[in-house]
Amino acid sequence: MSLETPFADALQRKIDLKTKPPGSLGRIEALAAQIGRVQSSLTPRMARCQLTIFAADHGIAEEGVSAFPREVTRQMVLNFLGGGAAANVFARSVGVGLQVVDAGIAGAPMEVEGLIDRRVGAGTMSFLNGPAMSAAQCAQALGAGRALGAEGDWDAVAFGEMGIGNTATAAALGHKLTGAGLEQLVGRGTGLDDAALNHKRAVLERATARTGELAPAQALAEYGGFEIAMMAGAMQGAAAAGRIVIVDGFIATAAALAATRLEPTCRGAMVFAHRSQERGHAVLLEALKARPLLELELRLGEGTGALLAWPLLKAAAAMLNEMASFEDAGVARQS
Ligand SMILES: O=C(O)c1ccc[n+]([C@@H]2O[C@H](COP(=O)([O-])O)[C@@H](O)[C@H]2O)c1
Ligand SMILES: Cc1cc2nc[nH]c2cc1C
Repeated sequence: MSLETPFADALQRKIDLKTKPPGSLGRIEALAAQIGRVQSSLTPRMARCQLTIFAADHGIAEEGVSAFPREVTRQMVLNFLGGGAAANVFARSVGVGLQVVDAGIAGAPMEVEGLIDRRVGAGTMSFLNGPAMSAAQCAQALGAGRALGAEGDWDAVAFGEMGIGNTATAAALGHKLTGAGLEQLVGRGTGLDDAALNHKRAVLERATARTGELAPAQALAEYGGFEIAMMAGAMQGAAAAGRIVIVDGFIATAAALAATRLEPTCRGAMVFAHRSQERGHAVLLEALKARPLLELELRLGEGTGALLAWPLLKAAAAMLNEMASFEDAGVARQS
């Protein structure tokens, strides 16, 4: 007897009746089944996708944990708005729209056309000696994200981020959420050398030692970032609205983990686009029992990996919708 629900069974039957040896489209078959389940449809639509990039700054960046200066967050936001970043180029090449959200960039509000203002503050506090944000700020970021995630009429939404220092944040958050050791989670981010990597690890050892075990919402407030919390909320909002959520790299996966720990049902909508080169991504993926689709040695963020996975989602839905069955095509089945 099948342990699947009747609907999941019907989806699987439809996939198995296509003109191919059963299982021969490998993970594209599982992807098609997931898309069908998320949309509760045997003929799901996978035509419209939008990327949202959440940008914010991190107090912990003051501790010398990134290879780049903090101003780069703001400068890259201007680059996104000007259309010149990798995310813009990939988005155009795969037919995906892109929007940029200020979740909490350091300094004064940017007041540039096209930037969506959901600022929770001018960057988080350093979490070395105290919490990154208050519980109220964390709830504000999650709530703003949930609303953004539920907007529009998308079949899938991709989420990316920009925030100098946020690999340190994601590592600390991942450590508190999974209990995995920092040595497995701390990586080179934008390109730290060995000495700087050791310093980053030492900073994070000190920062994470000041608290014990934390509930997910506490961990997010103590060690999170505004873009990470907002992205977690957006993942929850999009999942609740029946959309596929395409998760990008290390930082986006930390947000997905926080979202899932806070609201386990959102896990079913998530597609993990790629395994980043950042040390620690594999650990977070494992904690989510997630197998990413691609392995391209990316470590950029911005949603670049999520964009590259979008054509695979379209192909999976097209397989379900357009491929002939054995009966349609008059092809003999397995003897
Ligand atoms: O997505 C990833 O896996 C990823 C891995 C390493 C770095 N990044 C990007 O680089 C920035 C964070 O790096 P860092 O060294 O400043 O912590 C941030 O803007 C991320 O988008 C992103
Ligand atoms: C130039 C640059 C671009 C980025 N995009 C995402 N993170 C980034 C970090 C840097 C440093």
